[in-house]
Amino acid sequence: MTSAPVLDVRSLDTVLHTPDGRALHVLHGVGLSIAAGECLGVVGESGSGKSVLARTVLGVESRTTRAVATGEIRLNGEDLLAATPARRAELLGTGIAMVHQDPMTSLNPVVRIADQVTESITNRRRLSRRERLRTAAELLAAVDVPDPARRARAHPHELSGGLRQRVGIAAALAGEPALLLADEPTTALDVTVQRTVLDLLDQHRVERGLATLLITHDIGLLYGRARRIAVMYGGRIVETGPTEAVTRTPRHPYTAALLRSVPRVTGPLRRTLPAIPGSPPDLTRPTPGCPFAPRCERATELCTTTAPPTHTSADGHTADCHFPLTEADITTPEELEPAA
Ligand SMILES: Nc1ncnc2c1ncn2[C@@H]1O[C@H](COP(=O)(O)OP(=O)(O)OP(=O)(O)O)[C@@H](O)[C@H]1O
Repeated sequence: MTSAPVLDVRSLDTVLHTPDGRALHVLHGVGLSIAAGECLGVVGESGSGKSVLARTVLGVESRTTRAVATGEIRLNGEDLLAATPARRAELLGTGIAMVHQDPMTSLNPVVRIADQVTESITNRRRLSRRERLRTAAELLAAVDVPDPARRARAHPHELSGGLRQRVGIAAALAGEPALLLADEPTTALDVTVQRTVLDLLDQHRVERGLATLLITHDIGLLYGRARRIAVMYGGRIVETGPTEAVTRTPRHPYTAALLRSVPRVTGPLRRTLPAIPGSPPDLTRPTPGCPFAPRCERATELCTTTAPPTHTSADGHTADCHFPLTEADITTPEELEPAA
C-alpha cells in the first residue's frame, strides 16, 4: 500500500463500564488500517466485539454504558482519542459516518426523510426548507431511490426496508465522509435486496474513494467486495490478510471453523452446517492465553496459559496462534465456493 491509510488503528483496547458497576474489557490490542477506496471486512461470531470496535472508532457510546478506549485511532493522521469532544462531534458524519444494521432503529420515525438525510449538512450550515428538500432529493437519487422528491417528503414508515436502508446510506454519504462504517448493513433485509444494497455501497466506495469497514458475521458476503478480511474473536483480531489468502488458506483454527460453517453452494443440496462447538469467551473472566483455546481441537496447555504469538507471511497474512494451520491441515478450499 503506497498511500497513507485513511483509518489507522493501533493497540486499541476498549473497556465498557456498565451501569451495574462491571468493567468489561471488550477490545484487546486491535490493530487495522484501511486505505482510500478500500473495503476491509470484519467478520466474527456474535459477541466478538465488532460493533464495539465500530462504536469506538465512531466515538459514540451507548446511553447507559461508558466506554474507555486506549491506544491509537487515526483518521487521515489525526489522533481521534486525543481529540476534544467538540472535534469528535464535528467529525461525526463529515469525517466518519455509519450505516446501521436496522434503519428503523437509526432513523427517527417522526422526522421527515429530507431532514434526516440532510442532517450532517444542516449541522454545519442553515438550509431553507426548499434547499433541504432539493438536496435530499439529490442525495436519494444518488442511491437509486425512485421518485426521490416524493420520498424526501415521506416518513420512514412509508418506505420498504430496502428503501429505508438506502435512506440510511444517503444520510451517511451526505456529509462526504472519508470513512464509512457499515455494521451488518443488510442483516435486516431480504436476501434479494441484500445484494443490491451491498452493490450500492461498493459503487459509492469506488466512486468516492471511501475507506469502508464492512462488519458481518457472514464471511460469504465479503467475497468480491473486501480486499482484506480481519477475523475477530474475543475482542481480538486473530487473523487478517488478503481475502483470497484468509479464505483459501486460513491459518487460525477459528477462521477455519468459521469457513466450515459457510453454506456450500455446490455439491449435495443439503448438509448439516457444522456449528463451532462451545460458546464464545466470557468477558468477565479474561484468560492469559488464547481466547479460542477452550473450543480449539489443536489447543495444548500452552494455549491456555500463554498469549499466542503473531505469525506473519510476506503477503501481510497474519494469525495469532501457537499452532497455526499449514497447507496440509486445510480441507476447506475444495468445499468452499464464493457465495453466488
Ligand atoms: N452497552 C453494552 N453494555 C454491556 N456490554 C456490552 C455493551 N455493548 C456490547 N457489550 C458486550 O461486548 C461484547 C461485544 O459486543 P459486540 O456488540 O461488539 O459484539 P458483535 O461482534 O458486534 O456481535 P453481534 O454480531 O451480535 O452484533 C459482548 O459480550 C457484549 O455483550
